[in-house]
This record gives sequence, C-alpha cells and structure tokens, in this order.
Amino acid sequence: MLEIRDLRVDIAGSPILRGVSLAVGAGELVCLLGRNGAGKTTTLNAVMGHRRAAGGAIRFRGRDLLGLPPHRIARLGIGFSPEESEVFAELTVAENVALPTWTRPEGRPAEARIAHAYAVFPKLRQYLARGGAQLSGGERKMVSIARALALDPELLLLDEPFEGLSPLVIPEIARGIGAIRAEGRAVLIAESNLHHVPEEVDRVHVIERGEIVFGGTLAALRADPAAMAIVAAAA
Ligand SMILES: Nc1ncnc2c1ncn2[C@@H]1O[C@H](COP(=O)(O)OP(=O)(O)OP(=O)(O)O)[C@@H](O)[C@H]1O
Repeated sequence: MLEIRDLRVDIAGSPILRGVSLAVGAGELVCLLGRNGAGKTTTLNAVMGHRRAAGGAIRFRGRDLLGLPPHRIARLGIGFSPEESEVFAELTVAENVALPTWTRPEGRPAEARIAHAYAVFPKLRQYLARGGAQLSGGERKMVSIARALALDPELLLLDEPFEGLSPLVIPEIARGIGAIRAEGRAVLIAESNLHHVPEEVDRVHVIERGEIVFGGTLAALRADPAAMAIVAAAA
C-alpha cells in the first residue's frame, strides 16, 4: 500500500533523512519508533508532500507521490493527523470533522463518513458546537484523528497520537486506533515512547538520526539489545 524506499530529505542544507525505507501493507498497523529529532515527523511530512525529497521513492498503491501537492496526496486516500493536532481554532468541532468531506467529495456519502468518525470517538458528539480553540489536548487529538477518518482514508498517518496526553485519555485514543485498524485500514504511527506502541502492531521500524536501524515485530524488537538501547533512551 505505502512503500518508502531510500528516502532522503535535507532541511536547511543538512541531511535529515539519510535513506529511510519502510512499507505498510493493506490493513497493517506499523509503527515508526525513535527518539525526538530522529526524523519521524520529517518522514510523515515527506509522504504528505509537506517536505520535498532529495532522493528515493514514495509510492502509494503503486502511484508515485513525489512532487504531488499535499491536497492531491490526501485525495488519493491518505489521512494525516499531525503532531500538534492542528485543529482549526475558528471552526467548530463539527466543522473540523466535516472538512475532508468537502476536500475529498468522491467516495462514500459525507453523512456516512462523518457518522463513522463519531462512532470511533463517540465522546466528540458532546462537543459538536464547541470552537476548536476551546478543546483540551486529548479532545484536540480526537478531533484531529476523527477529521482524518472522515476523509475515508485507506491509509492513516498518526504523528505521536499519545504525546502530552493524560493517562486517562490514552486508552481512549488507543481504543480508537484499534477500531480503525479492525476496519481494515492501514495505519502508520510515529511514536517516541515504546510503551505507547500497541501490542497488536504488525511491524516496528526504529529510526535513529535519519536512518532505519531496525525492522521487525515487537517481539523481535524486545529481543534485540542494540535496538532496545535506542528506544529505551527515547522513552
Ligand atoms: N524547520 C527545520 N529547520 C531545521 N531543522 C529542522 C527543521 N525541522 C526539523 N528539523 C530537524 O530535523 C530533525 C528531525 O526532526 P523531526 O521533527 O523529523 O524528528 P522527530 O523524530 O519527529 O522528533 P519529534 O518527536 O521531536 O518531533 C531534527 O534534528 C530537527 O531538529
């Protein structure tokens, strides 16, 4: 479904991604794990077209994404929940969640897509008329993921979905991600904390200084002392 091969990205003249390769198959849950500054956000931003690649390839369902603008990439079926959630403050929760049904009108009817997003995060129904600026961090995360879901994506990119959240909210987000995965959508999570990696993850890729240094199951990661030393430092 998503194939990233030997991706290189330079920022301000410095090599930030130095040959990142990973794949997410249909219906797979994959985690990109690494400490702060390792290059996780840069990888997701390159997939979404927010960062230009200096080399390598990114393909989604066989289609080359490099050079496409972000709105075209989203319309191909990639939903994105950025690290800071980036909920539109001047729009209500309902308007935020409905946005992708305007930007990607093709596919299932808007009402069904919106209803589905609220079915995954039912709590949001209590806040429909609330402005985006009046939400807690956990509510913003839920709105951001629900909005990405309303795109009806085949692949969902979630950048640090648990970061900065209270322990009370984390299980709610984890349950939502589990529900999304159970529907057969592919999910790629960028995560800096090993403890937040869902047990049901299909594969973990560890990124360190812009390079993938490990790829395998969670059990294989736990059995790899060198990779564990890197992710333990991240947690
Ligand atoms: N706009 C920028 N200008 C200069 N350097 C940048 C910029 N954006 C990112 N970087 C650098 O690129 C590297 C990778 O950053 P990135 O945000 O991809 O890391 P990350 O793994 O997502 O970490 P975090 O969890 O802290 O977001 C870091 O060293 C960061 O300082």
